[in-house]
Amino acid sequence: MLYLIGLGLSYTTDITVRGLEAIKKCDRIYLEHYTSILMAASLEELEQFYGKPVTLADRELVESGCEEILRDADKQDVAFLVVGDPFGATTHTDLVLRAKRQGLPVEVIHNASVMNAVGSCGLQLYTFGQTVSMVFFTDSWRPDSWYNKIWENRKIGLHTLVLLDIKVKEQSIENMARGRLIYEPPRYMSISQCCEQLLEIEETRGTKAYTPETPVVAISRLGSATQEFKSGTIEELSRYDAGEPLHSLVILGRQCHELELEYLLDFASDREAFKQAVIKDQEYFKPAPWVPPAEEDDE
Ligand SMILES: C[S@@+](CC[C@H](N)C(=O)[O-])C[C@H]1O[C@@H](n2cnc3c(N)ncnc32)[C@H](O)[C@@H]1O
Repeated sequence: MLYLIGLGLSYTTDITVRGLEAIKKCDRIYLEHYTSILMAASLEELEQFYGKPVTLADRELVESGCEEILRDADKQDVAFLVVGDPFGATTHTDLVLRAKRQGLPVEVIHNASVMNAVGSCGLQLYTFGQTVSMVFFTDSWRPDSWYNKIWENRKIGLHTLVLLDIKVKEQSIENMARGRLIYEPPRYMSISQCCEQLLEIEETRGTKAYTPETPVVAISRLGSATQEFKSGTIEELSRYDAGEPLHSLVILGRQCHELELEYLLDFASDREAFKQAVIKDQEYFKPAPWVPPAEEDDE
């Protein structure tokens, strides 16, 4: 059996009882190690908690070498551990499809994900639109396909969850060119960098999917002991130091209910200024008021 097991957001003990029971009977255990990190636990602590060795699975192993993960999963039990929920990242459906095509039995054991725990910032999960990913810009690569998705969400009043890039086990261009297996230290995008990239692309596009005054909420280390929220405008949060990773950002949509606003005000440095920014932003993309059709004149 191939088990895909969600580890939850932060602690070793965030795993579900069913997930832990499955791990206990597994012959091999892999920990997916490139889409997220378990903030409050090291690999050694996990191994100690499970009483079993755990192999770190980087992108290369999961995407190109997944046959190793799937090996003998018809005769043995193999666990593939994912921080958050196994389907909280787009990548793991591929592993399940491959296993199914090979006739291997698969069981998924879910857990909390950033995709639902984000609700603890006070915004209703029901009024979120498409989630987008913000990648690190380089001198020659500044992808902005997320911009249209934010625009689409905001046009119909929905909030946008922005997930921020993580670079683990990346090679520099020089080391790659020289075939040297030397890896750069891990990098995690910060709230301020994400806001700077948002502002840069809005300035280039100029089509006002959002503005520097658009209200946003920074979400840091969700589910950990140091979890933090900060509400402000994009411009303000481009100067905000959110501390240790992991970070995510929510861009507000027009459909911000008064209870949502009340919750967010507690996270603002200047409550009144944030309230005014939300009120002003609600005018963006506001549909024209409904006008009743003119009555037909029977005579
Ligand atoms: C590709 S997603 C993987 C999501 C994970 N599988 C899950 O279900 O939660 C990784 C990104 O989600 C966001 N993220 C994940 N966990 C987070 C947390 N605890 N606090 C804030 N952001 C988080 C960060 O932006 C991170 O770079």
